[in-house]
Amino acid sequence: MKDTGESKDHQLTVALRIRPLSDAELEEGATIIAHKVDDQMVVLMDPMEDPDDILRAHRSREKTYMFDVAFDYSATQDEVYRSTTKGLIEGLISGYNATVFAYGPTGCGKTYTMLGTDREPGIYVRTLNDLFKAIEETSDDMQYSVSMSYLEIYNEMIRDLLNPSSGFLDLREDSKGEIQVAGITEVSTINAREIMELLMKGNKQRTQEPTAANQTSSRSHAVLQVAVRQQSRCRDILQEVRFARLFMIDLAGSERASQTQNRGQRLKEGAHINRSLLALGNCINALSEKNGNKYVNYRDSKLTRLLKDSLGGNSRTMMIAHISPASLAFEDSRNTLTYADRAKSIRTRVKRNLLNVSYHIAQYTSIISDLRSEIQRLKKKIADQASRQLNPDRTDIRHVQAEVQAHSSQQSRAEMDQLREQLIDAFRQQMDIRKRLMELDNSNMEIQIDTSKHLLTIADWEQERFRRRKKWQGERRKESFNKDESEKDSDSPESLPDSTETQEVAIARENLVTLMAEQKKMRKQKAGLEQRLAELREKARRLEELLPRRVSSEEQREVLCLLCKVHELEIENAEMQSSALLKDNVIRQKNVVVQRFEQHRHLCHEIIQQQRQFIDGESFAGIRNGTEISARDESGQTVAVKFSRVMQYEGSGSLPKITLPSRGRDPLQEMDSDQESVRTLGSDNREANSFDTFLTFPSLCKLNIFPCMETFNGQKYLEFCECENKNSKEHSACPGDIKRTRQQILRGVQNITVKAARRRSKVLEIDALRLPPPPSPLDPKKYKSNRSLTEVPPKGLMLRRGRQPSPELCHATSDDNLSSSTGDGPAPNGTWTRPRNRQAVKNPTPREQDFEGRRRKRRSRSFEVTGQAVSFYINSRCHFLHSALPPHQAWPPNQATSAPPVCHNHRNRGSAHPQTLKPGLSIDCLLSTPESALWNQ
Ligand SMILES: Nc1ncnc2c1ncn2[C@@H]1O[C@H](COP(=O)(O)OP(=O)(O)OP(=O)(O)O)[C@@H](O)[C@H]1O
Repeated sequence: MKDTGESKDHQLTVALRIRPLSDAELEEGATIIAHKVDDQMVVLMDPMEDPDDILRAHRSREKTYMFDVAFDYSATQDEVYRSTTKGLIEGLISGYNATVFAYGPTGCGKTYTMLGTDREPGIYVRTLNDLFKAIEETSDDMQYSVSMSYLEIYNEMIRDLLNPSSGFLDLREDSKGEIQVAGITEVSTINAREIMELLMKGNKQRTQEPTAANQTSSRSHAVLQVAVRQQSRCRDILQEVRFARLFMIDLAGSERASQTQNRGQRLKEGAHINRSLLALGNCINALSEKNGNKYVNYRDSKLTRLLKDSLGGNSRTMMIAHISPASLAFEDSRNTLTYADRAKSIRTRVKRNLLNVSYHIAQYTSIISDLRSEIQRLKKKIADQASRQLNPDRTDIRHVQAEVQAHSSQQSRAEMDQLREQLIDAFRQQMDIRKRLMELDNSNMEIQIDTSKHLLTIADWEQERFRRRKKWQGERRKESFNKDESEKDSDSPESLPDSTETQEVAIARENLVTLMAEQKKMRKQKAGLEQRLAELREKARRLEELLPRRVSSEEQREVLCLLCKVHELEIENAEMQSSALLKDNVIRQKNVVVQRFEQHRHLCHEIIQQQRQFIDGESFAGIRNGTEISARDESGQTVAVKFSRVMQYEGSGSLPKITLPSRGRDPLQEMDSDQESVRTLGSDNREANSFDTFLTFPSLCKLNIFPCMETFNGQKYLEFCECENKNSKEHSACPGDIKRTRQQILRGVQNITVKAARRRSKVLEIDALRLPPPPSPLDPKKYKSNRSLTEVPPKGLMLRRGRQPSPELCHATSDDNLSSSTGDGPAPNGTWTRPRNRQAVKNPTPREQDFEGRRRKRRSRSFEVTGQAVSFYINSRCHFLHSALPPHQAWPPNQATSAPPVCHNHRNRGSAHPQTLKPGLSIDCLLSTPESALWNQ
């Protein structure tokens, strides 16, 4: 359904009617001062004017006024009607709204003009008569429905004059923005006499009281509303529907309290009347402004709300101003003429109310059935005429019977049609409201999404501010810790970090306020629509109950069922659309969440990148990503530790957390579940002579060896120490204090050396008992039984750790022997030599001298510790140490202990021999501190 009416400007037409002098005025000796000069001009003379008074010669208040039409006492009701209202009827039928209102002081003839008397009916009746005549003339082609309502506005309350018992009614704005009176009685009749009777009856209900100015003064504004709806009888797929409203208003008298001598209730009425007329006057003033920009406040009174369209909207409007010719009413007449004159410049924009209705399937069925019955009727008529010609006597009776039958069926059908129309109308309105509700819901959801976006922006900002403040507080705390008391006192506290909101946050806050207001407004609208929907549902339900009782034929019943079915389907469709919209909105909301996560992910990525850059760059000289560490555990097993993590040193003495998750796993989790990462290749790869264990960082922690950072001469070093705290998580989280770490390192090294000495003593003891010949590498059995200390000892051997050391061992673990203990190791050929104790060996043999020389040489190039000590092979270029190094690339035990330290550079992963450690990256740089401390001891 769409509106196809074109709009054009229309100027408010103003007529002036001067009534005859009343008997009362004559009695009071009033003279006539208002004269009609011609059909448009009126002159109002100044009653105070005296031609002999020279002093007042130039102060005359006499004035002429021009109107569209002017009437005096001689004008008949018919003349007034023809010149003012008759022209509006044609427009009304074409679909233009129209308004006629009578304005003027009390007792000047407004009711006389509008309602008239039985003998001299006024505009109401004449208009309706002509309207019905026009309808009748075109009823062959057009189908009309006319409804009428009559109300009064008394003391700012609306009363139904056709049904006064219904109480006070409310004004409401419908979906098209038109003002409607909720619950008003609408009478559908096209009989002028009936209407006149109704009006007379209604007028008797109108509040009338005698005043000093008028014995039958109307104390209220009476509004007669006629709604005309028409459509072509020839039903088509596309149907043109015209509708128009005609308002005929008899206003209450504009009066001055002094003139009417009102008291009490009358005075109160007068105040209300004046209030609404004042509001009307204000609207007229605003609308008549030349630039037309002035705000028009229609909401000041019910009258102006009702006349909103008539004054400034879509209506052809006629104002009939009334004055008394009496000299006594000069002031009132002058005011009325001034208002009327001003109203002339009001322009309205009239628009034809046309609707193109495209029918849906249920209505097609109805059209077809109508056409079929029309064809049947015409066929029958032809057949009747033919038979009448053959048998004139009998046909007359049949003809009369048929006529009666046709008439009655036509009548019932018309009634049915009307009810059906009402039902369709109710359905259509319901759907309109549903759609609007859907739109409201959708807009509401959009507002919610926007609101959550703005809230997130604000929350981000709050978080950032909180973070900054925390950081600031931390720095302050650190500073105050470092400073002594005197400095503290002298220093003035630094100001808080800038917490001024960004423009984005300010905009977000502003937007939030707007969105809240919008939401509130929507809620209000929604409540109104829901109420209207409930009313319409009730109306439709009543019609649905009523219609089946009126239905006479099966065909009509079927059409009715189809109609209801179509409506149900339409509702289902609307619901589906609504749920689709809902889902759409949910997806949009989730998209916002995904975006947030995406942003978070990017942020994490950036942090990781920064940390990587920091580590790969100049952050510390010693250890880098992919560093390999070879160590022997307390059982004497050599372990190669590789760092697939990089630890960032922030200089605060605390070891940083490992932030880069490997293969999506949390580093701490990895620490816990590092059973996989600790692979003792000794058991799996014995054939390949590899007894090294490759450990990840967590595995190293499990061995109670922890990396600590230390700075010497501006260089950062990584140190490894044994830690008393066996909880690797705790250790990695807070080993911070450098001094403590350093002590731990020293203690760890002492332990290492002591344990190494013990172990060595044990081995020497065993060696002394049975000095086996050097095993041939070709003899695997012998070779296996003479493994170096780096090989995995049998389980039973591990138990020895708990034994008390032998006297020899005690001697071996004495401080004097600490240094020598670190020098012992297997010969390059993989065999273990007899222990060399500097004190015990007085005259070394050449072989022993050779061994001692090698031992010292080796000690200067590498660091080797048994037990829990660690031997490091570091290549700062290594990026990643694979935990499952192939056996042929693993360090053979003999090489690990005798050859210079090597590192597994993964750039050379394919090479058969590991790279020799470059001098600049020697292990000394990492262990120089504990080792030198050891040597100093
Ligand atoms: N043009 C006229 N010709 C003859 N009599 C008239 C004319 N105009 C008004 N009268 C008479 O004047 C009297 C007052 O008229 P009316 O009641 O119509 O005034 P009103 O403006 O409606 O007053 P109120 O505002 O108090 O209702 C009535 O008796 C009416 O018959």
